[in-house]
Amino acid sequence: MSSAPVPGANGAAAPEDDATGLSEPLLADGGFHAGALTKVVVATALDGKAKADKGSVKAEAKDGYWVEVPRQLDAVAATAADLESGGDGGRPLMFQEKKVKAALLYPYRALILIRIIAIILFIGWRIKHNNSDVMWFWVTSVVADVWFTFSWLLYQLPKINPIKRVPDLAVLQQHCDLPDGSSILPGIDVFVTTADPTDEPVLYTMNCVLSILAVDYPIDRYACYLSDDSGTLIEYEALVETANFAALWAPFCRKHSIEPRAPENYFQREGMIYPGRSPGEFMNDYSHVRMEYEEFKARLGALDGTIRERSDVYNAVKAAEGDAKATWMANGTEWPGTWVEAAENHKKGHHGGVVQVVLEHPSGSKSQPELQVSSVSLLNFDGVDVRLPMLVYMARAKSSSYDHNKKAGNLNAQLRVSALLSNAPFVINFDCDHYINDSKALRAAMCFMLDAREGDNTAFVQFPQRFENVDPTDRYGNHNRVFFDGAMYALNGFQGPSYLGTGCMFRRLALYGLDPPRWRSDDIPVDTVKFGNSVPFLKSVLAALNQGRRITPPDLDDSFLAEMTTVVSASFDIGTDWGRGVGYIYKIATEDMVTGFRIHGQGWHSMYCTMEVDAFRGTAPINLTERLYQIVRWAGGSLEMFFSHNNPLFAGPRLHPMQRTVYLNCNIYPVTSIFILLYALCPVMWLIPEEILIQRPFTRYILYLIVTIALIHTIGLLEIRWAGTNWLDWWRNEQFFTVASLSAYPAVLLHMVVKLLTRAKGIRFRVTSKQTTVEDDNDKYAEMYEMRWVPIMIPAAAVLFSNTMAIGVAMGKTVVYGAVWPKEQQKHAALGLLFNLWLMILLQPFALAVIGRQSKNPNILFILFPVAFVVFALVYIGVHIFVVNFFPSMEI
Ligand SMILES: O=c1ccn([C@@H]2O[C@H](COP(=O)(O)OP(=O)(O)O[C@H]3O[C@H](CO)[C@@H](O)[C@H](O)[C@H]3O)[C@@H](O)[C@H]2O)c(=O)[nH]1
Ligand SMILES: [Mn+2]
Repeated sequence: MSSAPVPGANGAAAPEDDATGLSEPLLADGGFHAGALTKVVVATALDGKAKADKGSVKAEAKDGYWVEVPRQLDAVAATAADLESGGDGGRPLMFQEKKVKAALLYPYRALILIRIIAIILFIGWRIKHNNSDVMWFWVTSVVADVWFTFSWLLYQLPKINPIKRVPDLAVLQQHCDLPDGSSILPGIDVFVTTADPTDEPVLYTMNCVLSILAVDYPIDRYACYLSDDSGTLIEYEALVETANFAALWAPFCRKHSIEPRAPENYFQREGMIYPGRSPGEFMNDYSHVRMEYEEFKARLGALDGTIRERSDVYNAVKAAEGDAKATWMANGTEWPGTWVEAAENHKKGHHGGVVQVVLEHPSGSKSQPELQVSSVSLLNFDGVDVRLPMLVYMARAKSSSYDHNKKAGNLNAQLRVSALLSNAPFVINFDCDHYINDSKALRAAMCFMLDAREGDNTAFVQFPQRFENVDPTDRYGNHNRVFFDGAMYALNGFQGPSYLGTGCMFRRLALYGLDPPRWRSDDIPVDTVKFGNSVPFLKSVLAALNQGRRITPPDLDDSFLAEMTTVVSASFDIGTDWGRGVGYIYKIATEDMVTGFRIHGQGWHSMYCTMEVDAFRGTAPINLTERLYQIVRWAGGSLEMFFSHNNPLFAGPRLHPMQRTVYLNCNIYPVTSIFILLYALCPVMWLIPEEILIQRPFTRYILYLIVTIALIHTIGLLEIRWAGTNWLDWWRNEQFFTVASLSAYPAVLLHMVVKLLTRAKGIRFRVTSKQTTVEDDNDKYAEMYEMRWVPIMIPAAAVLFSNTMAIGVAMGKTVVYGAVWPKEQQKHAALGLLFNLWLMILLQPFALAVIGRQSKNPNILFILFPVAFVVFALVYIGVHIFVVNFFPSMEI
C-alpha cells in the first residue's frame, strides 16, 4: 500500500489489489443451489454454512444465562397517542426484556457480598496490626486499600441487576410497514463526522456513507449528513462520487439483500450465504458492481490530483490578477473551505462554512435518481426501489478567534443544519470509521423509541462499539467487552447505558435539553438566548415540539441557503445555551459521557441494544502509542467532568442513585492509578539490603491479598457468563487497566493538577489516527508492532525494569544468602516474588510492545525474561563478591 500522505491513499492503492480483488466468488459445486428457494452459498460454501451454524449455537449458549421477563401488556393502554414517536395510540411492545438466571445471579451477588466482608475484615486486621517496618509506607498503603475498596464498590455495586433487551423487529414491521408498501416509521437524520482526510481515510468515511444510503429504512424517511471538520474540497467531491456510486450500490444491496452494506467490508468477506431473491442474476450483478466499485475507489484516489490540476488551470488564468492560489470546484467557483495551498480565510481552523445538498430529498415516485453510473442500465432493477435518501455535505465555518469545541461542536452544527433541512424527530450519529453492519439496525433502535412502555421517556438507544481491525488476541484490550457488555447491560437495569459517542440514536428533543414527557412542563421557552439567532431554526424547534414527524423538504432558494450558512457560522454558539443545556456538551474531552450524563440528569432513560449480528462496526487503534493517547483523552475527559458543573454529585434528584454511582466511578477511576503505581514499585524493596515489609505478619497479609484478588477474578468469571464475553476479554481488561495506570492515568492526573493550578487548557481532542503507515502486505497487524516511545510511558517502563531487576537480585540473594536465611525470611522472599510475577503478567502487553516486531511470537517473553533475571542475578553476585572483598564493612 502507498504510504504517501495523500488523502484517500487507500483508494489509490486499489489497483494493486486487482489481481485477487476482481476475481469472482467461487460457486459451491460450480453453481447455485436454489434449494430452499433462496439459500445460495457463495465462496467457501460448506465452511461458511458451518460457521453460521456454529455462530447461532454460540448465541444461544450465551443467551442461556438469561430468562425472559414476561411482557406487561397493561402498559399499552396507559400510553396516549404520541405522533412524535410515530405511533397512533395503542402501540405494541417492541422489545423483549431479559434478566440473568437466578442460578447465576444469586451466586454472583453472594460473591460480591463475600468480598465486601473479606475486605472489611482485611482492613480491620491491618489497622489493628500497625506493626510495619516503615510507618509512612504502612499508612499510605492502608489509604490505598481503602481507596481500592471504595472505587471497587463504585464499580461493582451497580452491576447487581443486569438487564438485556432484545428488539422485536417483526412487531415493528407489523405495526409500521403498511400493506400498501408505505410506512409510518418516523424520520431519522443520520450524522457522520469526519475531521481530517488524511488521518481518517476518505475511503472509510465514504464506506460509512454508503452503508447509510443503502440501509433498510424507508428512503423518504431519513437523510444523511456528512459534516467535514477539515472543510476540504476533497471530502465534498468524494461525497459526490459516493452519491453516484450509491445509485448502483443501494439498489444492488436491496435486490440481493446484501450484508454488510459497506462495500469495502462486503467485498472483503468470504463464505457468505446468499439470502436474496434473484440468485440467477446475482453473479452478473455482483461482477458489475464490483468492477464499478474498483473504479469508484480509483476515482476517490485520484481526487487529490484532479483538484490540484483543475485549480492550477484556473489559477493560471487568474494569476495576472495577483490573487492567492485558490482551490476551485468543478463548476468553476472558488471553494469556500480550506484550500490546497493555505491562504487567509482558507486554511485549517480558519475558513468559511459550506452546506451543499448532494442528493435532494426523494419525491414520492420511485423514479431513477438524476445521478447515475454507467452500468445501472446494465442491471435489472425491476421492482427494486432505486431512489436514494437526501444526502448533504456540510462543513462549519471556523475562525481562529473561536473555540470550535471539536466533535461536539461539529455535531451541534449538524443538528442545526438538519433541523432546517429535514428536522427528523430522531438522529443517529456515526464516527467516520464506523459503518452499519446490519442493515436492520435503525429499525432495531426504533423498537425501543416506539415501545409502549418507556419509549417516550427514552432519550437515546446506544449500541455497542464493535471493532474489525483488532488482532485476534486483542493485545491492547481494544474490544473493551467488559465495558461494552458487562457494564452496559448492568446500567440497563437502572436508567440505561451512557452515550458512547457513536452508534447512538437520540430523540431530537432530548438533545435540545427538553425534559422527558414524564416531567415536562407546558411552558417551554424557545428563544434566541437558548437556541441562537436564527428564526428558521427556532421555528424548526417549535415544529419539533409540535411533533411534526415527517421529513419535509423545504425549497432550497437563496435565502434558505443563506440561513444554512448562518447556523454553521463560527460564532453561532456564542452567548447561547449550545454545548451547555442544548446539544452535545462542550469543554469536556469526552463529549459523549457528559452529554449522556446531562440527559440522564433530567430523568430520561436510555436503552442498550445488542443484536445477534453486530449492528455497527468500526476501527480501533491497535498501536500502543495511539491507544494510550485515546486513553489519555478518555481519562482526561473523565476528570474534567468531575471538576466541572457536570459533577455527578451535584446532579438533581432525577438521576438514579446507582446511575450516579456509575458516573462518579467514570469520573474518578484515574485516581486509582496513584496507588497502583505505588504498589507496582514495591518490589523495589528486594533491592534493599534489609528486609522491609509493608505489613507484619507478612504471610497473613499476602494471604489476604491473594484471597481478595482471587475473589475479584471469580466474580469476573461469573460476569463473563451473563455478559457473553470470555475470559480473555476479562483478562485483557485487567492487563490494560494496569498498563494505563502506569502511563496514561498518572499523566492525566498530573495534567489535571497543573490545569487546576494554572487554569491551563483542557485535554486536547487528538483525532485517533486511522491511517496505516506501516508497509507490510503480509501482516495486517503490522501497525501493532510499531510503538513510538512517548513520555507517558516512563512509569510503565520504570516498573517493568525495576521489577525485572528486583527478581534478578532476589535470585542472586537466594544464591548468596539462601542457605543462611531463616525459614521465615525464605518464605517472605517467596511470597514477595509471587507479587512481582503477578505484576509482570499484568504488564505483559507492555513488555510485548517494547520488543516490537519480536513480539510476533509472544512466547518469546518466556525466554527474554529468564535471561534478564539471570543477568541481573549474576550482576548482583558479582557486585556482592566485589563488595565483600574490598569493602567488608558494607552490606548489600
Ligand atoms: O475536531 C474534531 C475531532 C473529532 N471529530 C470526530 O470525532 C469522531 C471520533 O474521533 P476518533 O479520533 O475516532 O476518536 P475515538 O478515540 O475512536 O473515539 C471514541 O471516543 C470519543 C470520545 O473521546 C467518542 O466521541 C467516539 O465516538 C469514540 O469512538 C470522528 O468521527 C472524528 O471525525 C470531529 O468531528 N471533530
Ligand atoms: Mn474512532
